[in-house]
Amino acid sequence: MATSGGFNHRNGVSQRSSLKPLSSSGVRRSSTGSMGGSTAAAAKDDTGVPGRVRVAVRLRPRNQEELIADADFADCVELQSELKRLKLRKNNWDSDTFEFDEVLTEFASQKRVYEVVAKPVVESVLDGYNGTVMAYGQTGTGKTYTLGRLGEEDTAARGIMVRAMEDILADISLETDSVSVSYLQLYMETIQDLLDPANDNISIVEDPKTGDVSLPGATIIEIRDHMSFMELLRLGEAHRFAANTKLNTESSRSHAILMVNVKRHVKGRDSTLSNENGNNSHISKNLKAPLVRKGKLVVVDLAGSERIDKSGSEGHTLEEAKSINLSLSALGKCINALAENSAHVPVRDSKLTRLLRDSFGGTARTSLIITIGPSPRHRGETTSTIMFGQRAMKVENMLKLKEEFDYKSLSRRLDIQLDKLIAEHERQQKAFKDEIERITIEAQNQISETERNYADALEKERLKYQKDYMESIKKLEEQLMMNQRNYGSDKITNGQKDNSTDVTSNKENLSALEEVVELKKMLQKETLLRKNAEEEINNLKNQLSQWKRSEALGNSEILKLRKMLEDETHRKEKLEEEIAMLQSQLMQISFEADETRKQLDLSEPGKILGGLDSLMEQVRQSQLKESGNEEKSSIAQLFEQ
Ligand SMILES: Nc1ncnc2c1ncn2[C@@H]1O[C@H](COP(=O)(O)OP(=O)(O)OP(=O)(O)O)[C@@H](O)[C@H]1O
Repeated sequence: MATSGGFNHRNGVSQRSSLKPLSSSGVRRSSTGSMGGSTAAAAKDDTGVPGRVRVAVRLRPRNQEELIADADFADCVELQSELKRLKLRKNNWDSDTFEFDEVLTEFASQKRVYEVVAKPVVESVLDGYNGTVMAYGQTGTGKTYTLGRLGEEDTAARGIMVRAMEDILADISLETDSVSVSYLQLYMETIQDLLDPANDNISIVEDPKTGDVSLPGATIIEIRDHMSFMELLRLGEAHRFAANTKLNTESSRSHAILMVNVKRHVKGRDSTLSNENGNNSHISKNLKAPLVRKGKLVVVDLAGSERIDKSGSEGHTLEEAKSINLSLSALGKCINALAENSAHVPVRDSKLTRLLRDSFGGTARTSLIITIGPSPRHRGETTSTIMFGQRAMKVENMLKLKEEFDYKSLSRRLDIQLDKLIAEHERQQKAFKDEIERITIEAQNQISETERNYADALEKERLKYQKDYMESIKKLEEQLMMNQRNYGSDKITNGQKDNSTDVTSNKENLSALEEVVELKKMLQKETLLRKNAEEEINNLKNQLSQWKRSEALGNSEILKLRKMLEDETHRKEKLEEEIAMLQSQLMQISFEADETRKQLDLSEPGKILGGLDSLMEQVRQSQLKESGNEEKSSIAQLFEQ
């Protein structure tokens, strides 16, 4: 229900919309047989579209008890469904006639009831509007039957809740959209979580500017398939409190409220800013927030609307009945005030009216189904139900598209991109360091291997020449000794021997001389070999110094690369600072956008959205240009290295 501020648009005559189709998937499905309302399409302008509360009446067939007890009496109502009229019999010859948006006889199937009462609302929710489907009527007239039947044994018996979720799940894309559900009951002015009964004091939070009502304390379950939704409904039903009354042993004494939030991503409405290289992983890829539509479907199964005296309530049940009556009469008062365009709508009189503030006189598309029984014994309740429905038909809502930029998701996306970039940068940095280390180790290994080889070869050569030299010296010494010995003995025996022995001696001397010559030759050869070895050593020395030079060169190269790496790290830090600044600016703009939107919500919203968009765009463009160029050149340089 709208506060006085919310009434400004209500007075306009309900009109068929000249509205554009809003479904992201194209033109909205037709809603054949719907209760005469415009299809879910609505104008994008922020003032909203008039949308009167649609009211259908459904007659329950006679039950066993009525078949017997009322056997001799005619039904208290007569339905003319083609004319959408209901005749309420005053007596045998007189009746009052009422018109409704839809008149559903006792033979109307659950499918038809869903299609005319709820389907248009569900379609609006899928298009980004709030929607309400509510059942009002005396206990036992079929409210829960209409809304909450699970139809497990007979699918034709499925109620509005099950069918609505089937349509929602069939229409959304699980990749981009989401559906979440809360299930609550309002019992004696206390809101209890039907998905977590221990949570039984949930408070209502109202946004005074937008009129949005939320229950932050309630359990919210994300729905991804129909089975999980059925589980959830079963669980909720099991927890729903039911107290017996004299009228009906299975009477629901609480109001059950199912809230379905549908968040849809609007395709093609978030432009991307790619850099010139078309590098998709780049930070500047997506700086425009995605556009989302957030429709909320509220299905309300009210407690029975019978009078206290008739329900025969006593003690605690009397208190309970009073409390139910309080919320229902508060609802009735609000609807009266809205129907009469009253300046004051007593929304705050009960929790029920606070919860339904957006459904009557607010921004939601609302469909009310009033359920009645045929028995003439309950004519009073049936009359008051019909009057409630008639007044509700006069309530005019102003449907508003719940469309907004999803700055949270933009921020999440930027965070992910930033994380990816940082990880990529770190990976590259590590690969670079590893490569430098590998080259350094390889060079060091080569140097030490060459040094080892050189030292081995040197040692081998040294040992070989030392050995050869020692052997040659030894030979020479032996030869010299032998010669000296021969020469001495020659001198001693010289006098004793005759001239003939002189010849022999001369011969021996000759061979000794030859040997000396031979030895000299050997010495020369050895000297030559030694010279060669020294040359070899010199060669190896040269090679070693060359290796050392190239090692020094390599080291200076590594130093240069390290310096460049440091520069890159420095640039990366600068970039991260800029991105953080960019994010904070975005958040600031988001905040200001929200503020501005809220402040100017009722004035010139079309202009504001455009203004905000272009402001965002300017800030992004200028930020991106600077950071994008610098970043690109640094990344390119990094890849080059
Ligand atoms: N259209 C219908 N066709 C056949 N049976 C129906 C129909 N509507 C209601 N019933 C039956 O009437 C009984 C009462 O219905 P239901 O519990 O839905 O009433 P209710 O209005 O929700 O009552 P309460 O206010 O106590 O919750 C149930 O047994 C249900 O199966």
